[in-house]
Amino acid sequence: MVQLSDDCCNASSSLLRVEQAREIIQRNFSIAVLKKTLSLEDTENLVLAEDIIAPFSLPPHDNSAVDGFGISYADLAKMSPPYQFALQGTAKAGHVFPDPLLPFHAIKIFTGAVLPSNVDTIYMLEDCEINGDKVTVPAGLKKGSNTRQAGEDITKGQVILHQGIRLRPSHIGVAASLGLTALTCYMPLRVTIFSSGDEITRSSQMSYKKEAGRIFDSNTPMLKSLLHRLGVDVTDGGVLPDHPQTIRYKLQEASQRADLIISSGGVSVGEEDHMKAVITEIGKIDFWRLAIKPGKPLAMGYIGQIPYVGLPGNPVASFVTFAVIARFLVAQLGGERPFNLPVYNAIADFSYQKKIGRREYLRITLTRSEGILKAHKFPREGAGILTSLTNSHALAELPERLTSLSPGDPISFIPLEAIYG
Ligand SMILES: Nc1nc2c(c(=O)[nH]1)N[C@H]1C(S)=C(S)[C@@H](COP(=O)(O)OP(=O)(O)OC[C@H]3O[C@@H](n4cnc5c(N)ncnc54)[C@H](O)[C@@H]3O)O[C@H]1N2
Ligand code: MOO
Repeated sequence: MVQLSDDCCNASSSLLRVEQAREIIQRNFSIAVLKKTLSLEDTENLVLAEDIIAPFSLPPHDNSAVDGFGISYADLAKMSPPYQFALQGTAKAGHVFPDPLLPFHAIKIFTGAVLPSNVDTIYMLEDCEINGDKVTVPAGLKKGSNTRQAGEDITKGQVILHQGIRLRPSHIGVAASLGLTALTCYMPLRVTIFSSGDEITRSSQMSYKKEAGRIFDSNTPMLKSLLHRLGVDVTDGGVLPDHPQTIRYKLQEASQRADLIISSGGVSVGEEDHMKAVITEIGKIDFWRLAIKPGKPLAMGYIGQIPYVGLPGNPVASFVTFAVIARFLVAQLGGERPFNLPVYNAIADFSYQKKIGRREYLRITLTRSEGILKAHKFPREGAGILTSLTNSHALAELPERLTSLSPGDPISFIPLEAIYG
């Protein structure tokens, strides 16, 4: 078992910066899933477990980019307008034209057809004039126009898909273009997710009148959905009650079939919490205080030998700590690397004051006017205001050193769609 934090990270007075937290994760956790070779069509959204080296170049031959007429550019220099050529034949895609181009001849050619030998320039069909068995081409094209060169996309021997990427439609297209029908991928990470707290219910019959103080569980359905989108094999562990024996039993049971256990709630006052006592008994738990808002408290540890992360209970804090920290752990365990969330820039249209030393994630919408992308802040910042996410496009990332923001200041943001994977 590894050391998850050093004294500095555990010290109650110091806050752990996002980069430090990610570094600890990268240092301490390694790939927890097996590899499997799967049919290409079954690999979408899985993480590639091998480098793919191009077995040949693409395109494999010089070919035409348009429907038109192919000529030898050298012939033009020996002619004067009108540039009229005798037609020699037709080169079709999927068939190799058998003969070399004759001097002062043109070959009718279709998009994708291999260039017959001596053909180096193609004129688009609609720019040419056809008279019986002759074709007149316009002046003004450069040598090589409308052709595609062998190897201009992929070079034989090149690493074309890298181990650790999550396979997107374009990657599957590239693999197919190289004739690959199977890829070796990491099997989906198995994650069991729990909510915790006596106020949390799943009961469809719950009535706010009769059961004052109770609320419906929003964290587990939301986190399950986030994990699904990342190709994770998620098991819903339900709600952990305030009952040590039940918590122990449920966590130990989950550790038999999961590669990672996530819970939400009960991390801010860990010292008096049942979770802390139980996990200390059956594994290890560290309480981190992150230098972010929302989402300061976070627990990291192991249940037996299985990695565990405890997210804060407030739904937006849960979402943000998932996006900026737990997402990195999921990537690390699932073999996805290097992993980074994309960060873009916009111009703030609002004022904001913040404390130095904490990175803040504000929920923003984005509009574009006169080519400028503007960020508008959701009016309320509370970590329990889940509709701040449904009404936003992105999380603005305000750096630790910033103390105030004015309209017109540059601002960085992570699109929610990128977090959704
Ligand atoms: N004395 C202190 N109190 C709090 C601190 C602190 O440092 N000292 N930190 C605050 C911050 S910041 C956060 S975030 C929360 C995190 O608390 P916990 O992780 O212990 O979460 P809970 O207390 O269990 O719940 C907080 C809040 O979220 C609601 N919740 C919890 N689980 C769910 C769920 N599955 N679905 C919907 N809502 C959920 C819960 O009802 C509470 O309202 O602590 C602050 N307090
Ligand atoms: O993690 Mo708490 O705000 O930061 O709700």
